[in-house]
Amino acid sequence: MATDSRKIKVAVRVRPFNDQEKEKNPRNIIKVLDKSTLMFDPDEDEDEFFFHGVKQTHRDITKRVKKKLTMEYDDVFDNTATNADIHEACTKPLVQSVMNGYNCSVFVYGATGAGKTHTMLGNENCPGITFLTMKELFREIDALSDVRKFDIGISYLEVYNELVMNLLTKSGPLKLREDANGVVVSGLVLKQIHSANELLDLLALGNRNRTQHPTDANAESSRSHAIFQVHIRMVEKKTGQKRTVKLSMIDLAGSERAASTKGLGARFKEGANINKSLLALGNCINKLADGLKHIPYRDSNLTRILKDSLGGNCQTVMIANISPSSLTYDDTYNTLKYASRAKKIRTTVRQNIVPSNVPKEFLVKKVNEQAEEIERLKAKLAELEEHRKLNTLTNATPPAALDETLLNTWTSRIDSCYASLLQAVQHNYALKSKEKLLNMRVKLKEQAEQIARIVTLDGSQSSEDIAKIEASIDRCGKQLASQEIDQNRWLERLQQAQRNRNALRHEVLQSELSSVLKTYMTGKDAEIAAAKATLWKDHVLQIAFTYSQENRLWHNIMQLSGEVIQNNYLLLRHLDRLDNVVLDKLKRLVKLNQRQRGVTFFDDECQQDLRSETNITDHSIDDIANLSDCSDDAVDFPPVVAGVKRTKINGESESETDHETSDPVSSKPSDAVERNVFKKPKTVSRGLSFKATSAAATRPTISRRTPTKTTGHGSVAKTAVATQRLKAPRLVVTNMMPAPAPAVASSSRKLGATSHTETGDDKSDTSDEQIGVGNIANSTFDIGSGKDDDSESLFSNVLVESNVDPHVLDKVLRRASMKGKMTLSVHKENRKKSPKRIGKSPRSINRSGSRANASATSVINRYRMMKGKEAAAVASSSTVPSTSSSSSTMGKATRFVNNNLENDSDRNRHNRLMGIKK
Ligand SMILES: Nc1ncnc2c1ncn2[C@@H]1O[C@H](COP(=O)(O)OP(=O)(O)OP(=O)(O)O)[C@@H](O)[C@H]1O
Repeated sequence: MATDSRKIKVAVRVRPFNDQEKEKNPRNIIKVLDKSTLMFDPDEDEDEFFFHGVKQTHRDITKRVKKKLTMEYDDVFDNTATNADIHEACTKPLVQSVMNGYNCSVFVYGATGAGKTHTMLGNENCPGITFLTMKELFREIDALSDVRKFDIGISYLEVYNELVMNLLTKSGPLKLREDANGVVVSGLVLKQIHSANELLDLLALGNRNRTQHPTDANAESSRSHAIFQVHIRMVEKKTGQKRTVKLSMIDLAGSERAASTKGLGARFKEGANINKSLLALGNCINKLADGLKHIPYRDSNLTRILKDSLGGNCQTVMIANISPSSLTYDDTYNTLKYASRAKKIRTTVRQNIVPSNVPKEFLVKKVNEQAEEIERLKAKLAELEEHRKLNTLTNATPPAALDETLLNTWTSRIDSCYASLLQAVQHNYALKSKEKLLNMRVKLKEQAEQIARIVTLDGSQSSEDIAKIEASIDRCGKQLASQEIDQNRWLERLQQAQRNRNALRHEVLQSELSSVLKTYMTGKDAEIAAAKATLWKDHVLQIAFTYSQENRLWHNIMQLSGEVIQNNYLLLRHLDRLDNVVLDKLKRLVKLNQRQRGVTFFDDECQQDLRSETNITDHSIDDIANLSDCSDDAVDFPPVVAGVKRTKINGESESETDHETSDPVSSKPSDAVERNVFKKPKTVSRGLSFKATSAAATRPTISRRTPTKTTGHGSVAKTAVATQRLKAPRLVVTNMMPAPAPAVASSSRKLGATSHTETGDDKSDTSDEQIGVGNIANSTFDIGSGKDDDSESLFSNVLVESNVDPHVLDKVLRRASMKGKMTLSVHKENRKKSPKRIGKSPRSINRSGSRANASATSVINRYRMMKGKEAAAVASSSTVPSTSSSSSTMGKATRFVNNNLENDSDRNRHNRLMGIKK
């Protein structure tokens, strides 16, 4: 930073005589010798001295000797000088110094009326140096505006009676304080300006606010020190270098002697304070001139404010205004002496460049970082350029940048749409599942009702059971009706959700993110499909469980029916009352049972006969299991189970695939009838039934078979085949009801041992197992062909002797009317292996149900026939003791019957049923 030690520039301006002075014809005490020199109190012009009319050669001794002091200053302006001349010589150079960053001060000094204000402010015809300097300043600012940025603020203060006032706001007094930057006026706010005119307006405003009072010397005497300051902040646009400078224009109050003003009272006090501050100023100037270190700036507020201008970092110009009149001889002399003293003051000036406090290391680091950033950006640019070229070569459309916000908006919409769809799907499936399960229960109950109507003895028991079944069916119907509103509501919501999804899909295809969103929606579709699959699986499991319970019930009915049938067969044969019709039915029953045994697949050819014979189909099961007909939503997704026929709500049949559409089976008229079976009934239809068709041949189905009995020579080959088929896990149904009384079993063994040795013990053992054990393999319907010794017959393992056990008969009747309580249990070793079989059991149930119908009808017919014969036999042999070992067949039968009765109650009931009278 450049520093320079310079003296204060002192200029003396001599004003012309004013009118008042001219009237008094004073002597001119100032003689301007040249531009920098004047002579104070020069000799007067050589006026000739005459004494008594004679010119004298010696001076008039009555007159004072002239000082004829020659004084030299930086600039001396005579009375012809104008303000412009003053500006050009004194302040214009200061403007350049200001622009170079130096603080500058101009203050005018002089006695009252010496022309200070005239020099500083001037008038309209002759603007003062302040105006001219400011104009020059703004001219320089405009010239440098391309390279620098300027901020300009001004302040205008006055020190009156030692009080600092703000002339621009007419406020104060303000306090002075000192900091590192020098003396600061507390609370002073700079007024920012942008042009010279603004500055002059503010200057005029301040002047109007300045304290002025007329004195003898000056009608408009300024009675205060006025300090006009321009604060300029300059910023180099290229380098960012900052400079703050201050230009001070100070118009001091008159430095006249108090006596000369002839002031009194307030004016005297003004004068005293003015002189005090000027005295302090004089002292400071003297000490500064003498080079003393301690300068008494604090003696007055004026010197405090001018401290920087006098002895600090400032280029200062002092313009001493003097009057040439001898009337102000002393004031002029004092002014000149002050000016001469001020000339000796040296100030040290330096450029006010704001130093940068940023460490060099920081700057180096910053530069390095920026260099690295430039390199990184260059590499990135090159990479992008390479991409662009590559895309141009491959004609590939550059992938659109993913707009995260847009993507999130889309995914939120899709999520919301699919959440609604999933909810609707779940409700629809649940309601549809419930509807179908209820319909299934209704059908099962109606089958039970049919059996109950058939299997009855006197009708009273049956009507009570039928009423219960009908009540249960009615409850199911009410449940179906009650959920109809819910189903319709959720169906509408499902359809709306599907429409929304389709509309959204269309929007997605039109969007700029279509490729991403299509994939996203496909995933959502898969979620819906998975949810449907889960719902469908749960539905099928419920069906399977219901059928498994039904199946177990029928097995028990069949078990007891088999025992009754066999006993009745033996009895009829014993009575020789068998006819061909009954025998054919029994044989058919046996044949049906044989087909049931073992495990076989649906496409097994041996099943074809059975299928055609029983007219059984799984088509009705398919309809029950199928849930996809609750909406047309399946159009958008692949079918969950191949081959599952879907039924629309409006009743139109629709296949999942084209292949299925061409399926002639599905287009059968009977299909529509069958679908109607599962529609919600307004009132429960009594005509519901498992209608059998021959469809569903395309789906492999596992049916359950039990092993063929191994007794009898002719069954060895069949046993081998059956054993091979039994590699699959077996489901063993156990009747948890109490086993028949041991007495019955023992009597059977006894009967076999005593009456039919050809049957062997194994047959008796088998007979033992048949009773009380629910293994369907053991609950046989093997009935002899009518020839006991026919070992080649399929019916070789016939129990020749038997009777009609009232226990067994009663159980058949009860269980057929749905009174029996059954429990399903699966052997541990089969639990993990056989669950799938549970779901496939309904076919077996249908078959067993048909057989049960046949057997029950046969039992009843045989019973009624037997009752008539027994009545006749009893009547003819009434004299034969019941305990005798008569050789007659009838007597044997009667004895066996009675021997099997445990107590009187049973015996009486048996006799009543058999028509035997005591
Ligand atoms: N150089 C000049 N040329 C013509 N007239 C002048 C000049 N200097 C001063 N005058 C006139 O003299 C009178 C007094 O001048 P001015 O008011 O400037 O004195 P001053 O020093 O400011 O007095 P005070 O200290 O009392 O304010 C004014 O009328 C002014 O016009």
